[in-house]
Amino acid sequence: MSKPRTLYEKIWDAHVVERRPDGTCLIYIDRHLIHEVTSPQAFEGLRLAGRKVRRPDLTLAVPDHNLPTTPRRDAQGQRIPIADPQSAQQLAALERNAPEFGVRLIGDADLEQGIVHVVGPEQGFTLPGTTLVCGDSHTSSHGALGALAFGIGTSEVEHVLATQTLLLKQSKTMEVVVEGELGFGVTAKDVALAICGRIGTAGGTGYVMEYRGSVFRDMSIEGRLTVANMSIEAGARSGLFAPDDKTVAYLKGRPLTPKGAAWDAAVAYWKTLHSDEGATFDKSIVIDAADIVPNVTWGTSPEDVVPVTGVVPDPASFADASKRAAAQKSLDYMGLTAGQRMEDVAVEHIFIGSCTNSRIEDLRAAAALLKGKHVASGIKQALVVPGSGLVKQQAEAEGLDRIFLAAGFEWREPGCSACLGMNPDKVPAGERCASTSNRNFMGRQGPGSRTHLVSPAMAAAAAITGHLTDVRELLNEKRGEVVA
Ligand SMILES: CC(C)[C@H](C(=O)O)[C@@H](O)C(=O)O
Ligand code: SF4
Repeated sequence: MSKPRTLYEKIWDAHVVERRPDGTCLIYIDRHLIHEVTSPQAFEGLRLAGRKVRRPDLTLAVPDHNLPTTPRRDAQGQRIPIADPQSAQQLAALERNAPEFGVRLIGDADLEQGIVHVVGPEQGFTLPGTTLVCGDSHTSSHGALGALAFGIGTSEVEHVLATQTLLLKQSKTMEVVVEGELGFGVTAKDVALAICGRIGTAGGTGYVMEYRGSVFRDMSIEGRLTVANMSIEAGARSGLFAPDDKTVAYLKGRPLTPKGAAWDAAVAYWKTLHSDEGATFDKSIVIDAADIVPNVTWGTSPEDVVPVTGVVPDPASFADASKRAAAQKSLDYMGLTAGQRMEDVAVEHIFIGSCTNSRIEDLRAAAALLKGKHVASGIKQALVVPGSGLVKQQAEAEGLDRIFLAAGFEWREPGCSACLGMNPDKVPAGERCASTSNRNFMGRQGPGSRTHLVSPAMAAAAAITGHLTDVRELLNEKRGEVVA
């Protein structure tokens, strides 16, 4: 009998091209996603070296970060110019490089366009057991489908374009086990935030995580995408879910999945992709589902998590001196005081979107609360930005756009939007946003912006009340309305 292996070890072993004496391995890369921010220099490097893209058929280009989320074409179908010169340049570079190197480009006005991490799974480009890379830290998202997926830097993007391989050191393995059942009003995002809060942003450094236990088995693929997305916020290289029947059902019939006999063979292979009985992990984190509640962040790191029913922590309560200093700095930046109730924190902006939470289930969860309601008077801007044109189309077919618009939200074109200040969607300095994205760093949503990370339902709840709100109260009210 061969040694029991974890899922990570199985995928790793299947992709080793060469093992070097110092332990580094040359790894074959099955899939490469590229966007406009981290690819221009990589293509330029190829051009200067007179090299080609080795496997253009395994490479897919989609612009997402720099695009405005307002309409991109006028009534005549002409492009509406992008005001920011750098954004316009990066988009133009992608539009020039992709055809020149024979790479398929999903254009800025195509129905399939969206955030690269929403598009990959949706198109069936992301497949279980593959190695998938992108010049983007949230590439970990694709682990939801059982792909070993991670972000790479621009020089590595060039290396993968040229060779379809990467030199890597094997990571350590960590299992994150959540057993039990999630409570009323608790979502995948709350689980992801709970993990960040529990292990901290450095807790996963050097590890690839595997999400195990009943909560993750019961979780939808969309929920798994949210959790895998935030693996990187817990410091991990990547996060994996073993593919199961849900994964197969999710992928079946998608445009880029294998078809016919190749599909059957693929599914048979995917069934072998799980950690073996008796496989050991270098580290194990166990969380009881019953301990997870609707969460919010109070600070400027994704590990700064408290229950929405909690209070802003006192910096003095941190044992570590550097954490104490960081907490005080965060509170100053965030304009909060120790002991303040999170539910008393008023917000002026709501952002529902990003590769963490912009899929159809996310929009449904928010719309369910917003139906028949209106954003509070103190809300200056509320944005819903679907993760892709296909998500947008599906939402419109379900009438969700009308619910959002009637509630006072803006219904936008797909892209990264207010997740980060690389496009016109920004939160002004000193103003506060309840955001479904994954990073609350200083200046993340624009210089001086203040971000509170929440689930889509919690963002909707904050929109209705104008302050951070325990979504369970509104859900209970809704239950009452249904009964009455
Ligand atoms: C711009 C890009 C390189 C960056 C990343 O790597 O993640 C962005 O997507 C982010 O979320 O901060
Ligand atoms: S949505 Fe945000 S986190 Fe995701 S790729 Fe875009 S900028 Fe990065």
